[in-house]
Amino acid sequence: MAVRAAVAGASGYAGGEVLRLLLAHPEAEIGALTGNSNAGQRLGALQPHLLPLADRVLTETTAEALAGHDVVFLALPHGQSAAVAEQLGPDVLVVDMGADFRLKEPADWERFYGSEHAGTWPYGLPELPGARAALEGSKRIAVPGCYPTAVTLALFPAYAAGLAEPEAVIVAASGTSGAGKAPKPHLLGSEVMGSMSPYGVGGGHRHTPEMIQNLSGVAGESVRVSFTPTLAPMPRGILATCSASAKAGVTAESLRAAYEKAYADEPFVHLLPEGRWPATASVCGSNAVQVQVAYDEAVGRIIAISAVDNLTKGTAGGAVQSMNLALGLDETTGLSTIGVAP
Ligand SMILES: NC(=O)C1=CN([C@@H]2O[C@H](COP(=O)(O)OP(=O)(O)OC[C@H]3O[C@@H](n4cnc5c(N)ncnc54)[C@H](OP(=O)(O)O)[C@@H]3O)[C@@H](O)[C@H]2O)C=CC1
Ligand SMILES: CC(=O)N[C@@H](CCC(=O)OP(=O)(O)O)C(=O)O
Repeated sequence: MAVRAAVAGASGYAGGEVLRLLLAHPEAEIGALTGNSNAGQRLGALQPHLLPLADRVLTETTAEALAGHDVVFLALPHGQSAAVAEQLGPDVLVVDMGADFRLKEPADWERFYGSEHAGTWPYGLPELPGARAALEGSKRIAVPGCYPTAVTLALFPAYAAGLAEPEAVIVAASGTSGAGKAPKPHLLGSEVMGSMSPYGVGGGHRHTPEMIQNLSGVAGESVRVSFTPTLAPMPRGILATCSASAKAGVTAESLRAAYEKAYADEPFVHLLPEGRWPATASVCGSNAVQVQVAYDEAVGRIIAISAVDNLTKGTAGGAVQSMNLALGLDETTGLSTIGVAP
């Protein structure tokens, strides 16, 4: 089965990562590659690590350029996907790596993104209860944000098992590629190297409603989320440290059992052996997620930690995993759980 795939936003980080994964995917054939300010450039000048595609030239992102493919990946800035997607036919699989179709509540979208809500598509986090059924055969997929991927996988087993009180406190560190390739002063090497800094503090980060949506969906009650992202001096990776008060009667054993049950059959989520802790280097370049959980008895809190590569499982790997499900392929096709370390 040859799957002809186009990538819009091929000059960016997310577009580059999905191309890296598609090059290793046995069923994928790479079709149109489009950009915006870089249209007309050779991919080799923009993504030199993608050697087999070095001589391909980016075209403008138009419906004509993206026509005639089985799958179109949209790796565009927020708010740009909807206009492109509506010009693509109902039979083409559209995988949006931006935020446009992730949220269910229009009011959440308007508050955090400041424009009109475009709609809601099946959510590309297969591990979330009920998600696989919605993805199978779907022609539209909304790939989660990178922080919501890490946080949801760290915490949802505790909420699904009814073990956590509905208020989660999260501090997550991200590598700088999470901010995209467009130049920004706070991403200058001299600002980032040798330093860590918080941003979006006090409930302002746009991933907060996505985390609330995911955790409330499995908890069966409204979960409040306090989320503080931090920028870490590394190109890739997210380490999410999440905590919530434990409900009465929770023990270290019942907590561990809930996570073992949630992840027993998951091909990409690795619940680490007790006493070992997630590290971003272990999942670099891989679609694997490391998770660990502990019960801090002194304060009655659940501490759940996850590590993902923001560009792989956090974006492009999650996109390919969801594409596989939508097309009826084995979910793991073309995706590696082998990291690059040190
Ligand atoms: N980086 C990450 O870790 C993650 C990113 N994402 C999402 O993926 C999407 C892309 O992010 P990322 O790759 O990091 O960003 P980049 O800034 O690295 O890339 C953006 C891409 O979009 C193109 N582009 C810019 N403006 C327009 C426009 N007006 N119309 C069409 N194309 C445009 C750019 O083309 P050109 O270079 O030619 O101007 C480039 O190819 C975003 O929605 C982001 O939220 C999701 C999860 C994680
Ligand atoms: C380090 C950094 O800046 N990270 C980005 C998250 C990028 C991402 O995954 O999310 P979207 O797909 O929603 O853009 C941020 O905090 O805005």
